[in-house]
Amino acid sequence: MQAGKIVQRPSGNGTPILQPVTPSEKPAEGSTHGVLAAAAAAAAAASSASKLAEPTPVNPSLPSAATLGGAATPSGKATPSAATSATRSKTIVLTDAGRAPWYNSIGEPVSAYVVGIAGGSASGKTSVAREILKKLPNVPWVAIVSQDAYYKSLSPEESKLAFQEQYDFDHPDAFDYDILKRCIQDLRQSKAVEIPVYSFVQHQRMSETNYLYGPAVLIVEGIFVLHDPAIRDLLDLKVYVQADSDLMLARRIKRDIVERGRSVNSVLDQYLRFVKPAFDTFVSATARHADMIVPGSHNEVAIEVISQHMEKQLRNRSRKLRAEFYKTPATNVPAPQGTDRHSTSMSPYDGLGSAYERRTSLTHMKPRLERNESFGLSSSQLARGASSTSTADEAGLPPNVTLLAQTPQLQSLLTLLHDRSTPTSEFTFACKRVGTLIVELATTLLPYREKEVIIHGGRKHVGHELNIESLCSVSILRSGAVLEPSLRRAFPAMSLGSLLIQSNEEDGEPHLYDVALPSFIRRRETAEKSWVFLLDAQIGTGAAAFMAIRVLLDHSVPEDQIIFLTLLASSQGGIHALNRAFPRVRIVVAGVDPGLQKLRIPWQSSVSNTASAIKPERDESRGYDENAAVDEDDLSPGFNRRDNLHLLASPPLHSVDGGFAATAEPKQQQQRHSSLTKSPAKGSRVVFAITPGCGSIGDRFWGTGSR
Ligand SMILES: Nc1ncnc2c1ncn2[C@@H]1O[C@H](COP(=O)(O)OP(=O)(O)O)[C@@H](O)[C@H]1O
Ligand SMILES: O=c1ccn([C@@H]2O[C@H](COP(=O)(O)O)[C@@H](O)[C@H]2O)c(=O)[nH]1
Repeated sequence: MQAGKIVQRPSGNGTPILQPVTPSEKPAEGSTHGVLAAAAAAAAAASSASKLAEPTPVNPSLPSAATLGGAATPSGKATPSAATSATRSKTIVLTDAGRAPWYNSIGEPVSAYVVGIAGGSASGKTSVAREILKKLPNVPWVAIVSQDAYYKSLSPEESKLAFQEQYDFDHPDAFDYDILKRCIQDLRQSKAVEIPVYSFVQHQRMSETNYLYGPAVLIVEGIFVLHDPAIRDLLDLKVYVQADSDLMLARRIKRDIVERGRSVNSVLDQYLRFVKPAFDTFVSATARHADMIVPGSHNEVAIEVISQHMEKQLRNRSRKLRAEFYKTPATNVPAPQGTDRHSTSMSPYDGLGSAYERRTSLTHMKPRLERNESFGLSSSQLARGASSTSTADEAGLPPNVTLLAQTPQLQSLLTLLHDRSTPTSEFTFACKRVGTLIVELATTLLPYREKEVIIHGGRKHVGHELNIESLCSVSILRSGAVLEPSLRRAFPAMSLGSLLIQSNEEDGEPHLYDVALPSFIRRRETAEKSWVFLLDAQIGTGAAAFMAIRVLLDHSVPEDQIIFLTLLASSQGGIHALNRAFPRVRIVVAGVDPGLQKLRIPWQSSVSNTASAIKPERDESRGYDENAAVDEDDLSPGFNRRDNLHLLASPPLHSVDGGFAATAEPKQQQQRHSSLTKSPAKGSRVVFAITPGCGSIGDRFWGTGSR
């Protein structure tokens, strides 16, 4: 991306004007004039430092600055207030709305938008970053990462020098560009990362780190963000903040005394010895790499221009995947590429490859198998019962899907689920029984190893045991949680995670609102060795499943260690798109229904009366189905979403360094929310439903909705 080079300067009457600059033009060098006056003012400020409140976050939806970062033991020279704030991380995450799909229809991530903001110390980089963030009302997940977190670790000798203000923190070599580069690369590719926490009081990286996942926009700020060519290459937009040296010094004295536990003398010593020379030699020289030069004060117009540009870029990257999955006919699904169908002896792909190829070629020529009217299965499949091994193939499902043997016992339970007159208690009971069958089958897909035990009589016996380091479940909230009781019976101590994914009212696209994963999934080294049971009640268009799988892959859970457990799938739906994108994810499903229907429902209707208010939308390729019931995922209440969040999981939508905290929705966020939810077709919204389907399984399970 090439943004026009723009510099903002005050015009004669003080009004900022925008004018182009040539790449070679350097920002005006700041003078040291006024330094002493500033120092005097700072000394006065220092005396009242303890009375100063924490800086107010620019965006009221941001966490208070004091809540950011980890606490570290302050050094002796810090005042109590300075000590606390000096350890604060400048890493900020804003998550007040759902994240739209950040990947394409074959599951590959689309790059996050990365902005680099460089400039002298106290020029206003962080403030500019926060102002940009504030101006992006339609960009839900934005993170600011400070380069300070990537100072090199100091040896004991260097640390001693640092405490005597004899260590040069302003030389380009003071930073570890490699780990900063890896972090930006990972966040660009939507991977979860751990951000180091730096203490300006201890002049040291702390042992704790901050988990960060999912920003659609990443702002990296720091004095040398534009210094390293490899880092510059990762930036979509390069900004340099320019301020006069005396202004920077005055701000720095004030800030370092209040926030970084410093005295006036120590700030001045360091400034004259290192900060100013390094600024003049190295930092200011990086301005030539910037796409935009922004003044360090009175910069509202420049910030407006940057945020508008970013919004445009982000609009160009947005995806409409649910409609795409819905349109993809099942028979057009190519055989999955790169699927190692014989990778392990326990692989569910074993023996399925040829059957799949047979099906995909046959379905082009032949009409579908005669189906049981309700469940999309042939009478021969029903009769074959427990001996059936290839029902998934015959039911029109791809090879990574294992369909439970369609025994009369299972059929009777599925009939209870399909029957809209089934009372809640029986529905819940049947769900749990089917869930148990699904969990037991899914468990056979895990790897086992031989285990020798001594049996009665003292003889040795070789049996089996699970051969995995860690296993957890992740429910797609809220309907995925209907499978948790069944899972608990088999694995009472299992860690349960969740992903809150809701359909957007306007276009039915899934949006990610909350990520609550077990700690061993949040850490890459352990995630790589973990297995995950991903739970959802149904797979219709597959859009929510798609998003959830992408989240796990972004956390480095290997694709073939994800097993998706679900009660019902549409054989026409996104199950094929899922297979195409993620052929190694195994899907275990109890029942399969033939249809998938696009519907329009009144968008102000509550969950409890939505199903009865459904009107099928005319769809050229598939026609009407008056009996269509709404897929649980898609029934996620639009207008009532926030009410339901309170019922369900975290009533979020506020993340502090990866930890999610419940907050009341600030006014500004409400405005954001309403700007996000304006519907083109006022009064109704589009949903996709499995037909004939079981209705809203979550609502029926918990007795909160209609049948
Ligand atoms: N436009 C501005 N107007 C007034 N004060 C500002 C402005 N930008 C920054 N400041 C103040 O200057 C100090 C340093 O700003 P900061 O954004 O932290 O600088 P940097 O990140 O470049 O070190 C802070 O105390 C901040 O409140
Ligand atoms: O331990 C440390 C590390 C850094 N510094 C000074 O911080 C600034 C960079 O941070 P900004 O937020 O961009 O101002 C740099 O000039 C270092 O001199 C420090 O004092 N102690």
